[in-house]
Amino acid sequence: MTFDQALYEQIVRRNPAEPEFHQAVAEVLEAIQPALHRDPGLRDAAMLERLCEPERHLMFRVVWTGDDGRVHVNRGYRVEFSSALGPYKGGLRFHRDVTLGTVKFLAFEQIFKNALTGLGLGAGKGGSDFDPAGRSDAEIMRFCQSFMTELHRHIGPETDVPAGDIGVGSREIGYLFGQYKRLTNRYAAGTLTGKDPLLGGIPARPEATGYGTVYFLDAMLTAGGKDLDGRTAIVSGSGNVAFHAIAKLRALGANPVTCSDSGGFLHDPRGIDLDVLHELKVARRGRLSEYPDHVPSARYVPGGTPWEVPGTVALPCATQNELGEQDARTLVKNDLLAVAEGANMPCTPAALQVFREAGVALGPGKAANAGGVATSGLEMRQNAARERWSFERTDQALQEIMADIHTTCLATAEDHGAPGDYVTGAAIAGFRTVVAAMDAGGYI
Ligand SMILES: NC(=O)c1ccc[n+]([C@@H]2O[C@H](COP(=O)([O-])OP(=O)(O)OC[C@H]3O[C@@H](n4cnc5c(N)ncnc54)[C@H](O)[C@@H]3O)[C@@H](O)[C@H]2O)c1
Repeated sequence: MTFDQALYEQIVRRNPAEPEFHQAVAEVLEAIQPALHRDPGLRDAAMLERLCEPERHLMFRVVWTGDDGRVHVNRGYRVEFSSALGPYKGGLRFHRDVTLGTVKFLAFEQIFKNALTGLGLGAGKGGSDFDPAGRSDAEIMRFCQSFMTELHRHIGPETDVPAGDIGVGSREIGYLFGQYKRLTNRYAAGTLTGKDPLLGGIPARPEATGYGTVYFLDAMLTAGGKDLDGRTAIVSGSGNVAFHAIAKLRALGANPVTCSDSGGFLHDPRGIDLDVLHELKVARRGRLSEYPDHVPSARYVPGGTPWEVPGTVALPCATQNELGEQDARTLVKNDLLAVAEGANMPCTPAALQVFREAGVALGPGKAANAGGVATSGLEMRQNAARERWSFERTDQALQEIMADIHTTCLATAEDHGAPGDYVTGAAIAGFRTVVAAMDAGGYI
C-alpha cells in the first residue's frame, strides 16, 4: 500500500470486523497523500488518528411490536464522528445488513462530503438492522417511535441533525419527528431534515441527491468538452436517489435505460418511464419486476446488475460495493466516459483502479452526491430563520453548490499534481477544510 501502513493497521486492529470502514479509510488515506507530502505538518498533533476516531458511538436496543403481536428486537446506531465544522449531520439507514461498521464508514465519508458543501456541517450517520420490507405503515411507525425514544436524548438542531438514507424517506422522518416533538415538548424543526414540507421540510430535498449527482456529472462532461445530450445512461437503484437522477437525466436530454433493485435490473431501451417507475416504486412500494407488465419493450433480469448494458455514462445509485472490477471492465469496453457516484462508496477499489487506468472521469460520492446533505443544510437554515423556501430557490441554490464543489475538486486536484482526478480533489479539499477547523479548535 502506498500510504500510512502503520496507521491503517492500527485502525483495522481497533475496529475489527468492519471491512467497509477499513475500505473508506484506506481510500481517503491514499487520496490525501499528495497533501501530506507537500505539508507534513498536517500530521501534527495526531491529526490523522483523531480524524479516524469517531467522537462518539451510540448503540441501543430497539423493541417494537408487529401487527401480529410478536415482539421484535433490533439494534439502533448513531455514530457522531466529527463536530469540527458544525453539528453532527448525516442520514439514518434502515436495512437488514446494517452493522456498526456500515454506519461508521458512512459517517466517515460524511466528514469530507459535508466539508465540501461549505455549509458548516459536522458529520454523523445512524440507522438500524430493521428491515422495512413488507412492513405495514403501523409497524414502521411503531419502530420509528421506539427508535426515537432512545435517540432523542442525543440529537437537536445544535447537536446532531439526522436525515434519511436507504429505507428512510419522508414518511419515516415524519414519524421520527413526531415522536421527537412528543418526547421533548419542543417543535424544534431543525432537529431532522428531509421532512415533509407540512412539517417544515424544504422543497426539493427528495430530489436533491439525484439532481445534484446529475449536475455534477454534467459539469464533469462540460469540463471535458462534452455534454449530456443524447447520451445513454446506465443507472442502478430505483429508490430516492436513482429515481430523481433518472428524472434529471431525462430533463437534460440523456436517455437513462436501466435501473435496479436488490432482486435484479431493468432495461428499457426507450428510456425509463418515470410515471410507471413512480407508480411501482413510490406510490405502491412494489417490485421493479412488474415494470415489463406496463412497458412490454422492457425486460427485467433477475439476479443481474445493469453494468453489462452499453452506455457512455454510469450512475451507481443503490448501495456500497455494487460495481466491481469486472463490471468496470465491461463498462470501459463499452466506451464509458464518466461515472457519478449517487450512492456512497458504490465502486470497489479494484473498479476504481480500472476507471483510473482507462481515463474515465470519476465523480466520487463525497462530491457527486453531496447535493442531498447540502440541501439538508439549507433546510436547517430555513427552519432556523422560520422561512419557507420555494422549489425554484432551493434548486437554484443546489445548482450553485454543486458547481462550486465541482470547481473546488478540479482546482484542488490540479494544485496537487493530479489534474482531472476528482477523487483526489474531493478528498484533499474536504480534508484540508476539516483539519483547519480541528487545528483551530484545539486538541479534542
Ligand atoms: N437519500 C439521500 O439523500 C442520500 C444522500 C447521499 C447518498 N445517498 C446514498 O444513495 C444510495 C441510495 O439511497 P436512497 O436514499 O436512494 O435509498 P432508497 O432506500 O430510497 O433506495 C435504495 C435503493 O437501493 C436498492 N438496494 C438496496 N440494497 C441493495 C442491494 N444489496 N443490492 C442492490 N440494490 C440494493 C434498493 O432496491 C433501492 O432501489 C445509498 O448508498 C445512500 O447512502 C443517499
